[in-house]
Amino acid sequence: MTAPTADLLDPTSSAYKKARKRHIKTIKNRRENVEADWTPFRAAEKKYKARFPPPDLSHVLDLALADGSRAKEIEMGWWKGRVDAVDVKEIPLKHASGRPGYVFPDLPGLVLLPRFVTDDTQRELVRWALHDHARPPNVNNLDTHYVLPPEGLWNSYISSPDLVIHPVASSSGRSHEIVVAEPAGPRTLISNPPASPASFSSLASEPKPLAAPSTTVLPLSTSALLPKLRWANIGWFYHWGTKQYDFTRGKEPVDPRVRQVCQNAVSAVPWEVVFESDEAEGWGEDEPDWKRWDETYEPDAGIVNFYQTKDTLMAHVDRSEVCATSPLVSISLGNAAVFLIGGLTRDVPPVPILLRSGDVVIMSGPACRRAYHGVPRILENTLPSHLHVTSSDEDWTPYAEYLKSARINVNVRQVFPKGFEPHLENH
Ligand SMILES: O=C(O)CCC(=O)C(=O)O
Ligand SMILES: [Fe+2]
Repeated sequence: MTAPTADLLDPTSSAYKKARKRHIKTIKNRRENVEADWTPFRAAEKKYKARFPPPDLSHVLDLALADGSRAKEIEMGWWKGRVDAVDVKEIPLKHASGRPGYVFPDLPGLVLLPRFVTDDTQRELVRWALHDHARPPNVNNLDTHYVLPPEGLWNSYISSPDLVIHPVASSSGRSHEIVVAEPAGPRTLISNPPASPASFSSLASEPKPLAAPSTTVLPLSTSALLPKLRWANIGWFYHWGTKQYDFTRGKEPVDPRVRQVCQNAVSAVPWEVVFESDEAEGWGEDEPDWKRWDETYEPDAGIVNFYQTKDTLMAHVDRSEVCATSPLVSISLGNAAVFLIGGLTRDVPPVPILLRSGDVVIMSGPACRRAYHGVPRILENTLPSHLHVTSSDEDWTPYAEYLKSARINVNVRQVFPKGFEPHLENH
């Protein structure tokens, strides 16, 4: 359990003293000058990951501070950035909420929609993620290693928190078919060739062997396993070994509730304003495709990320989608996080953005869709009150309990142009 932030900020507390001791020990063991080898992205990750001293968020953009209705939420958990930390431009949205969106002159195609998702829809999406989505036929990170119940880990946990779930490796002979190991823990940095219409068929026919189950994981109760749920696939199946989609497995439908939020977000943005000063480089041969997103945007893949407060997501580029410019819509739920987004290499210093529950980030266009980004920090104790336990809705209680130490990110992409179906020989 992490010590509460308030304690860590108090030099007389035992939590502070313990963290300081641990910090001094880490520093002592560090090779001299190691920091000189860090790319600007790595340096920023280290800064925001640090448990001691707790990171200073005065350079982190926090647009909730521009919204009076979020004052209570901001006071929660001590963490707060600054409304003017980064150069942003406010843009009007085409929808009725009255809230603005924001664009970043230094990163065309990045759009931030603070509190775009209503409190009710946030709760609905949390229920969807845990109750409806993280179960077969969708794949999650634990499937390779554990024999999960058919009703999904969440539903099994609700009915039987003490039920023991067994590892795959000890319970079947599946392992002889298996060649490539999938990381059991956090996502790793495998560099993959970017997908494109030209490389699509060769990447699609590359073998996608099943991952090997861990031989060291132990049987665990559903309640002990739940915090280890890290991701669940949406739509086309993503193959972690090759970092490519496995189109031979077909695709699951994108849930209508998720699709609707994404469609609403994309159609609320005045794209001509977002890309007005863009040099139109990297859009391909035809006219920039943002001009037709109203008709052509159709999400067909993605991932739900489940983070515990200690989890991070390393710098990466999402480049497996054939559509390399189409909007990627990223919805934040639960505790807040520091999100870093830089440029085409890790040498571009990233912009730090504080994402709170209900915020939507859109990454679109050739520069932003291929930009390095990551999540070095989940900010503990930042759960807004509309996600707390409430006596008026008892069904919500287990979700609220789960969220106390979690953040959920629904990350939705478009792999193919609308209506395109890949025709594969081995399909
Ligand atoms: O959690 C987030 O905000 C970002 C997740 C992400 O970048 C991804 O799933 O590729
Ligand atoms: Fe990503």
